[in-house]
Amino acid sequence: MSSSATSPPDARHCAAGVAALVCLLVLGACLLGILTRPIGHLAALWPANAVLLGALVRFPRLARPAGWCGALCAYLLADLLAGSSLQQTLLLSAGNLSGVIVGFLLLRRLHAGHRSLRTPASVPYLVLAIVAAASASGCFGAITDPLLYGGKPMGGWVFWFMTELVNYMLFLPVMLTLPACRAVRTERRRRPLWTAEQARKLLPLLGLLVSAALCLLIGGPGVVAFPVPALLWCALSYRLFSTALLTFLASGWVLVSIALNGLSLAPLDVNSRPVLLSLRLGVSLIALAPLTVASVMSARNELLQRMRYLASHDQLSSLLNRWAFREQASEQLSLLAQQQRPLALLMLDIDHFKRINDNHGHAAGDQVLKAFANLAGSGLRKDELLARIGGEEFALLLPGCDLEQAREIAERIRQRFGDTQVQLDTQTISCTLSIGAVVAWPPFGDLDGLLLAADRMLYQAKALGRNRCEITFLGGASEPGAEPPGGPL
Ligand SMILES: Nc1nc2c(ncn2[C@@H]2O[C@H](COP(=O)(O)OP(=O)(O)OP(=O)(O)O)[C@@H](O)[C@H]2O)c(=O)[nH]1
Repeated sequence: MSSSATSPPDARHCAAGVAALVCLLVLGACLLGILTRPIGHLAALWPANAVLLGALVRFPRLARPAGWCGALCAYLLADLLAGSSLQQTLLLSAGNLSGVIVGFLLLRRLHAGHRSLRTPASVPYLVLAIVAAASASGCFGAITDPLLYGGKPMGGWVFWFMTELVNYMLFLPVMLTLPACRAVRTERRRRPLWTAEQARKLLPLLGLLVSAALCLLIGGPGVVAFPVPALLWCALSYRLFSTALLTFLASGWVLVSIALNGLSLAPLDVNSRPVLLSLRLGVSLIALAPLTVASVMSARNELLQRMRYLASHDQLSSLLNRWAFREQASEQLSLLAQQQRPLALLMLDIDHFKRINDNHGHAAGDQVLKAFANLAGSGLRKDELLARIGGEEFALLLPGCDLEQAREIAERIRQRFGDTQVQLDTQTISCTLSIGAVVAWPPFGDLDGLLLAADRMLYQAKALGRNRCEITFLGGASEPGAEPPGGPL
């Protein structure tokens, strides 16, 4: 056999890993379904198909032949373990897989935004894919029901279709909105300590628990809609995945409670198949309301975030713009004044920038601006603010920085920029930088006063020949060992 005909050992291990992972996932979901007390001949909840479909769509690396084989093995094993005959096992497994295949082929064609339910049109697309997947399983139900249980083809189709529809609608949104591991880790690091805001965020969840209590207390057919207001509140308050999960938990709880007679739905007879199917369908269709709201909220929040970024950042350098710098610097000023800490404000201006534009073209000038932004922005602390506040003029706010530190930082930036060769199309160029800086201790006065003082120092640096740094000191209380307020240092 030629070497190209054999898979490398790593690829074989990887395929075996994928098969084992999918097999375990589907087997676990099948066993869970089998545990939800069979009603008639099918379980109250059958998560396996939706979990498999969600996993294959959400993690496309699982959707390879090894993954599909793993899934098939799991279906066969689960049915055999549940005591089904070989004929039953083969038919049920084919019915399960057919829906997953159809759903996968359709969902894979959707735009990633629709697929992860982050656009207003996501839910209708999802419903169409689910209807198609459930219809495919229904076709197997039309064959299986008469063969195995003596039913009619139409009855089999309806039962399988409805059951699959409900299961996909409940489980699939959770799988499709599952956050990536990296996002979860980042969130965990950023999470602040317990705050009043976080306590307020628990209110929609509390509302959901109250609605569950009302379901138990009041009962009757209306219970299927009791959790809806609280779920809509969750959709307006929480992230998409949290809403999908809570919707799934609330709807799943109602369905399982109905199946186990834990919720009184009198005068409805929940042992009647049509009533049960209608209830299941009702619960899952109602679940679409919070999902739709959550999808729209997710699209809206993403748009707001993008607009906020565009409104506060300079497009060329990706640094803060003048407006955002003023806002954030003013906040920093108040904070530093409370903490009685100093600050340094630097105005940085590229020398003879007009000449760069004139000699090398506007695009070359843009390259120089970007190179400067990268250089000055690298290694900034979280509370330090760098902004492009004019054509070739930048501002840098350094909280907690005294005179010596400010001088050292300014000199370092000036020298590093002077040493930088900016790569243009056919040549490299170098430029110099002038810096005017002010170091201040509280009370600072307003930001404009500081900007004016730094601007004066910049003007002085330009007047004294450019490529230099001029610093002054401002402030009420004097810094230990610092020069008195006033002129340039
Ligand atoms: N390439 C480019 N040029 C810009 C941009 N914004 C402003 N400019 C140019 O920057 C130049 C600034 O020139 P001046 O204010 O005369 O300053 P200068 O030539 O650096 O002279 P000194 O500051 O006195 O050293 C002008 O020619 C503007 O057209 C930009 O986004 N890209």
